[in-house]
Amino acid sequence: MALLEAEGLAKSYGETRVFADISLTLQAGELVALLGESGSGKSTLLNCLAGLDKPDAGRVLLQGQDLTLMGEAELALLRRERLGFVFQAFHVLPHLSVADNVGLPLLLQRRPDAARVQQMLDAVGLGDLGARMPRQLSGGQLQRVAIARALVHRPALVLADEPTGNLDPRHAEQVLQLLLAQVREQGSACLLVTHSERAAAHADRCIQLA
Ligand SMILES: Nc1ncnc2c1ncn2[C@@H]1O[C@H](COP(=O)(O)OP(=O)(O)OP(=O)(O)O)[C@@H](O)[C@H]1O
Repeated sequence: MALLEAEGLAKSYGETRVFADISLTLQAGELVALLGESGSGKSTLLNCLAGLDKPDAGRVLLQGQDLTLMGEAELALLRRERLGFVFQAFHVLPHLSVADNVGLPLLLQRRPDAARVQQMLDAVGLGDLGARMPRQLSGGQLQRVAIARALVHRPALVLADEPTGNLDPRHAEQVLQLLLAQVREQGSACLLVTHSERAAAHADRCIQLA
């Protein structure tokens, strides 16, 4: 069984069609790059795959379960346990420390794990900054907080919207290696939206959204 299987996805906003008849499959252990011009619908597709947005047609199977048939409560639980999402705008919570932001997915599952949080902070090069508040971080550091948070609970599926967009080459490489390690070692799958050829070169495959 594929880890993620999307079939015949279509989405419009009013009269404007964003995409129609999109199908894609991600196998466990795979990192796939999603490419496409600005406005081609990459973020919209990610939101549909995450169950954050409902497609107008088609279905999304995560480990065999159809997200498009689920109610909000069921979707929230599924996202909490099996999904890691790196948003373009980070969505780091301003009133929580860096470490508490990273640990949030574990806390929501009632399995807090300070050692795992520290391991993720170290992995993204923020090992000494756990006690800081988000406003005391740079944009690139915030992006790495978002990445650590998306991976801390070892999700089956990682959806990452331009996760290296604000990073210098060294930190971009660090983040890509982290995503690859997650995917390879834990048998998860990652769909990575990127404009960077460098990032796409790390992927097993590329999908182009026309
Ligand atoms: N809530 C919305 N209401 C109306 N139109 C929307 C909405 N969200 C997105 N769109 C439109 O859908 C299209 C696809 O947007 P989307 O954000 O998915 O593109 P993208 O490929 O991720 O772009 P970028 O690379 O710039 O982030 C755009 O034309 C956008 O204006």
